[in-house]
Amino acid sequence: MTSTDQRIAIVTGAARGIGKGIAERLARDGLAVAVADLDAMREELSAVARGIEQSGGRSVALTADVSDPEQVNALVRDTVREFGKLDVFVANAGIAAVDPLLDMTLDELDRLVRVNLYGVFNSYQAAARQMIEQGHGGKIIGAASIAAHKGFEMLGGYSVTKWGVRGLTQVAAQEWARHGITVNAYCPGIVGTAMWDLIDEKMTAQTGEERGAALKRFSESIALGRVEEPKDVASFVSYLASPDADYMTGQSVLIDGGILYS
Ligand SMILES: NC(=O)C1=CN([C@@H]2O[C@H](COP(=O)(O)OP(=O)(O)OC[C@H]3O[C@@H](n4cnc5c(N)ncnc54)[C@H](O)[C@@H]3O)[C@@H](O)[C@H]2O)C=CC1
Ligand SMILES: CC(=O)C(C)=O
Repeated sequence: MTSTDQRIAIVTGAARGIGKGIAERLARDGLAVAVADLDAMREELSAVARGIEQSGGRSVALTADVSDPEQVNALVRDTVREFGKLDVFVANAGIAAVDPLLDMTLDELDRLVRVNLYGVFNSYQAAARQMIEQGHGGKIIGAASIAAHKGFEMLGGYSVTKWGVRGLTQVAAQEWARHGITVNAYCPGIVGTAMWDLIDEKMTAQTGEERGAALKRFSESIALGRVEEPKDVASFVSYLASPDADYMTGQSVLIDGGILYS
């Protein structure tokens, strides 16, 4: 493959967890990958890029806060400067919060919306503008969740944002189809990352259960009988980013080991 044939991806929230898994998988699939995360995660992020390079891939680490459109535009600009174009954008960055609705403040809701919903909007828009300018289509992929299909107690604010990602994904798919761009989202279930460490800590603090009890309770609803791993999500994103998914757009697909059925 010449470097002009090589497809180029951006993955946000790639310093750890699901985003790291996706970046590493896309690199193994042969894509050059710009990995992005908050400046506070610079060290972990650089280690991900270094790991990809040491395995024979091409990667660059770029910091960006996805809630700021200027930083997301700069992320796309810097990726194109480094690798020449953009083919795949995975808007993976996200945060969680655990609050019963009666205790939730507008500040907390605002924080979630800024990262999980505006962050995906900023990413979709910056990616689409670049892909439309290039004129050869592309694949835009967003992080939703089982919480985009069903509300879970104490995850109300989070669920609002993920439900929003589903709506955005349907509209973007319709508006950008004529440019050859597909837009889909992945909806993981219970993935064993730092995000679930936080959810378990906050939920058990609310319920008075022992640490680990919330994760155990949620995990018991998984038909396949084990907590999801980042690589389970990454395999599906690999498909969404590939030409095999050319005829699929506007979908927010459950990849949860059998928790919800639609
Ligand atoms: N862990 C789970 O069970 C599930 C996770 N998801 C979604 O998958 C995505 C990844 O989740 P995890 O890897 O589990 O979380 P994580 O907390 O392990 O990693 C998230 C990454 O996003 C980064 N990030 C946070 N805010 C950011 C911002 N404003 N700008 C740029 N980067 C930012 C963090 O620094 C971190 O590296 C999220 O969108 C999450 O909502 C969806 C369903 C289940
Ligand atoms: C983190 C997440 O999306 C759930 C529902 O656990």
